[in-house]
Amino acid sequence: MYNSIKLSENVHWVGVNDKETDLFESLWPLPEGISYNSYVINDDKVALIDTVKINYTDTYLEKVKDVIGDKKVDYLIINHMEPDHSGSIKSMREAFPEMKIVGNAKTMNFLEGFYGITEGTMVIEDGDELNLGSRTLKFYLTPMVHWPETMMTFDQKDKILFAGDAFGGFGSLNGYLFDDEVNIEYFEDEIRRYFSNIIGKYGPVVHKTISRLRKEIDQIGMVATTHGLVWREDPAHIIDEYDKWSQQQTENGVVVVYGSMYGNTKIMAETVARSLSENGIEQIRLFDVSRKDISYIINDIWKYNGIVLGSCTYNTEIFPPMEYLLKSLESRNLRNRVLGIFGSYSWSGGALDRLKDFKEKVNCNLVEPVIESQFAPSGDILEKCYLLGENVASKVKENN
Ligand SMILES: Cc1cc2nc3c(=O)[nH]c(=O)nc-3n(C[C@H](O)[C@H](O)[C@H](O)COP(=O)(O)O)c2cc1C
Repeated sequence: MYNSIKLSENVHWVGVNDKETDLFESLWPLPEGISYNSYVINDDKVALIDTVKINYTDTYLEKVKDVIGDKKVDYLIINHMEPDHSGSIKSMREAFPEMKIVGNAKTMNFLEGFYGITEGTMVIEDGDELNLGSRTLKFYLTPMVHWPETMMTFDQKDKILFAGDAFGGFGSLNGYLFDDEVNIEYFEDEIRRYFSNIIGKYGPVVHKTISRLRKEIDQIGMVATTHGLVWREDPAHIIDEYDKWSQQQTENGVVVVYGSMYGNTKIMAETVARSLSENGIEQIRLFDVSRKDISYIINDIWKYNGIVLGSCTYNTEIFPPMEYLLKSLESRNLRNRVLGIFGSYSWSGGALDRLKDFKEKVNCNLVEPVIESQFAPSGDILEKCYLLGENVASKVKENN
């Protein structure tokens, strides 16, 4: 007996929970695990939506069989080819040799490249439909949310949007599946951490896709993603949240991040943070860039409208962990933030130049003073740090 969960009379969740993988994409920590969601539509014809990571194929196949009994799978619909969802395709093909693998032209390229499969496929185009008996599925091609082949499948009978990675989040499913079974606030951070790190770079495409879905689909009754909760009580909530994040709409608050080896730059950052607090900022996040995983820093940067970055110089350049953060923010096209910067050095300098270069690459509003400290920060330098906190606070409060 394997626990599949019903979304409706004939639609079942047959996903799996992964509490073993430490780093998603070998990059992002998974302290709460992650789920790989797949769904079976058990109509006259049987359709699977996506599969699961290869490590879980056996459990997955048993779950599918448990739902469909002696029936065969007629269609495997591939919304996304990333291996955490496509990893079991080959095994499913072996178990159900007649099964048609359904995807768009780009999907087929990935299917051949990753798994050598070229036969038994069905290529669909944007807007195409597939009848399963009592229901018809409609396909929406959504390229670059967040891979070239990504698409979504809408069940027009039960009004379920199978959205691929869109609207997903980190965190495994601990007995619950639906948004109405949990306290959503608990999940928000892990969902935004997933969005900002995995999907955030493609924000404009996500926004365009959501606008299109809102225009073309009268009623989305449920959002069924490939990671995390299924949204049946309030599907609009996750769509609104994703839309907000995709446009980098933020709340009042400031994320202060410093890179420091011996504490001098840290004192500057703490002075800025104290000033922010004394000047009425209630949401302050202060991070040591060497010690806090970058995915959490990016998550908070996606939440708040202020950001202050300070770094020491290391071998004539900016401190390496800070460089990783700057590159990550540049590649996500960070914009619309109030920005403060400061650097420290002892002989050649280097950190502040890179922070100035960062300012040129992102569309943010630089707040004075820009501060550079040599050796240990003097009283004069710390006064400037306090002033920076004051000025950032007033701009942040102006913003919303
Ligand atoms: C390994 C190492 C390399 C450094 N490289 C440079 C450098 O190339 N140019 C420079 O001006 N200062 C350099 N510094 C000095 C630091 O940037 C400077 O002392 C800074 O104030 C240290 O800040 P912290 O106490 O926050 O770590 C280096 C320091 C260390 C320990």
